[in-house]
Amino acid sequence: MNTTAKRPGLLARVVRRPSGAAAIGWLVLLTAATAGASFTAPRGPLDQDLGQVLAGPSGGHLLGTDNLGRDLLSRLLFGGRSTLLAVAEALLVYLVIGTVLGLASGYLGGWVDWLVTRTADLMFALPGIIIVLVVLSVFPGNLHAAMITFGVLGSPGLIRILRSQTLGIREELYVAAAKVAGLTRSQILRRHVLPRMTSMVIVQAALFAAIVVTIQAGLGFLGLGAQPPNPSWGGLVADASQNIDRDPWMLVPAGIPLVITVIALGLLGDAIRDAAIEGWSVSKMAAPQGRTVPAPRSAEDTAAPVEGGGEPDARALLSVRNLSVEIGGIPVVQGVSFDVMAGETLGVVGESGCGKSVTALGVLGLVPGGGRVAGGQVVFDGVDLAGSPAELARVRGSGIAYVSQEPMVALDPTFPVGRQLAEAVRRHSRTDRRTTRAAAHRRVIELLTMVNIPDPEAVAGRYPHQLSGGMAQRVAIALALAGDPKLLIADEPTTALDVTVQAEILTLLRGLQAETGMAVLIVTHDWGVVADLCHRSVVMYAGQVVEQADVESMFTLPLHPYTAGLLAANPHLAGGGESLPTIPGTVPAPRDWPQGCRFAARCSRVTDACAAAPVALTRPVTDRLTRCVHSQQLLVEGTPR
Ligand SMILES: Nc1ncnc2c1ncn2[C@@H]1O[C@H](COP(=O)(O)OP(=O)(O)OP(=O)(O)O)[C@@H](O)[C@H]1O
Repeated sequence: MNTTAKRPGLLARVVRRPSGAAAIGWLVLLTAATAGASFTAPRGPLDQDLGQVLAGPSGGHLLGTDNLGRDLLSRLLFGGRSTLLAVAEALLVYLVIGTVLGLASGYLGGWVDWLVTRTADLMFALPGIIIVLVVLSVFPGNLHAAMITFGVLGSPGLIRILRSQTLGIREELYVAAAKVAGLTRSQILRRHVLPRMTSMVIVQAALFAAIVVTIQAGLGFLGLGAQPPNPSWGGLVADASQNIDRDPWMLVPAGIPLVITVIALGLLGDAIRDAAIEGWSVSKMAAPQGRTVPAPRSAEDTAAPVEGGGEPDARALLSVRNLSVEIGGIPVVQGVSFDVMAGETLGVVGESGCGKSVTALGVLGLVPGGGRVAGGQVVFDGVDLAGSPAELARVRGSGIAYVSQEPMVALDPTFPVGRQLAEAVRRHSRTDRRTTRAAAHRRVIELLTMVNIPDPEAVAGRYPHQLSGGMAQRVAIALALAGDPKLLIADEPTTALDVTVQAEILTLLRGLQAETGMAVLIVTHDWGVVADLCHRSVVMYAGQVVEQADVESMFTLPLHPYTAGLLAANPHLAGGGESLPTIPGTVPAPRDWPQGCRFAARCSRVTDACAAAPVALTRPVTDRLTRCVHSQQLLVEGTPR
């Protein structure tokens, strides 16, 4: 279901809460009154009215006077200036250090993370107030130095929070999508990571400001802040405490604004947190899944790779050779080789956990779970991308684009989709680097029209959560097309969609391929998708390629028992009334891979030879590869499925 209602902004949601409105009201009033004290204060802060010493509130002195007959309201307003300045200085330092180091530590990881977290841990161990007092003894009366020091000492709290948030956000698919779209690290951090944390940063800033107000007042109370006779809130409290026997009232104007300000900052933090939670809770995910029943189509004959690598095929658009990927030091994909020709669609098939997605992401150098490409070549358009961050950055988005199975999480929830598309358009605009806003918008509408979005103008203004699953996937595809890629990698692009939408998306992909001539590498566990879209297919099992052939041959005569088992278990191809056969057992986890054939434990043809040693890929017939010791027998038997 689409919702067109506009989500109110964070400020509107905060102000809607009584506590938020009251806190903001007080803080705005206080800031305006103290910043403009020269106009708002009835008298000068040092003006004495010796006839009105320690007087209570009156028409002449709304909040009374102190022991020298000075107007308390005026001293309060002028004294508030130093409090405001102190909060601003400490906050600025706190925010700059906390945000930059928190983001860098979480996003970059490695030695940067190590260094930042160790330094933050060390700073946490330092007694902050003692350090501030030491600074004040070195720079007597210099409140600026004290507040900057306090900002530095407070920043590890923010660093830790932002680091842990960034660690989570960097694994989000929309961040991977932004990388694929070719955005640089700083662009991703600025546009996709930081906005997600804005509310959290504001909450922390409000709470830190409350602490700064009390610390600054404490310093003033001790006579370490503004030098008498200049007013400060802490100084006013000190004066009041000295005269408490003679005029207890003085404590009220001296202390109450301080208390209200600290409470207001706390309430503001709470209101922002609640408003942010409310904002996030309106997003929803895509609809449930289903299947489509397409008809098989003929396959195109293309060159096949060879076991162990061999030379990449010069005619191929993408030549993957001997690709190995490790996650947490454990190999999850081993020795994978295949080619994708220009304009061709290659399907990568297999059960869950066989390494299809990791292979696809490995091509883009985006291995999940902190893993890495441990070996092999990924030659795209004649250039080896493996191990070359610069080349990967160059081709992502404009050479190779990526569409994931969860369109909703591939799109940044904090921006309207049109803005995300425009950003990608501007990023990839080759002819005119300074693509104007209007030109980018025209291209956005063109892209949305290409993916058959009705009313593209309206859709461009919507947030991802306002789109249905199918619409969001179309937008994700439009985003991928923004850079005119030569190869589109689509990882289960229809899995999260319902059955009619799946068919629409498949039709769209086929149409776009015919229109643009791009090659497609599609990851799927659905033979229907393979039959409907693909020219050739690679079957993966337990991190290896076990069979590779053109789709028609594979459907007619699978040359690996795993392929045969998968095809037999395919609900689309089963005869009516037959019970669907299943493959017994499950895919072994990477750490449990046996030394011999990895499918042996589930295979009906297993013999001693299967478990004896690793099984190599062989080519029993031209342009077909299989990793089975019984492949010749399967061929001779020639029993079509
Ligand atoms: N983020 C991760 N952290 C740790 N291990 C992972 C991670 N992602 C994948 N793996 C492991 O890598 C192996 C291959 O996973 P992959 O997601 O590529 O399988 P798949 O065939 O694409 O399955 P699916 O269809 O479920 O996505 C699996 O053993 C999986 O446990």
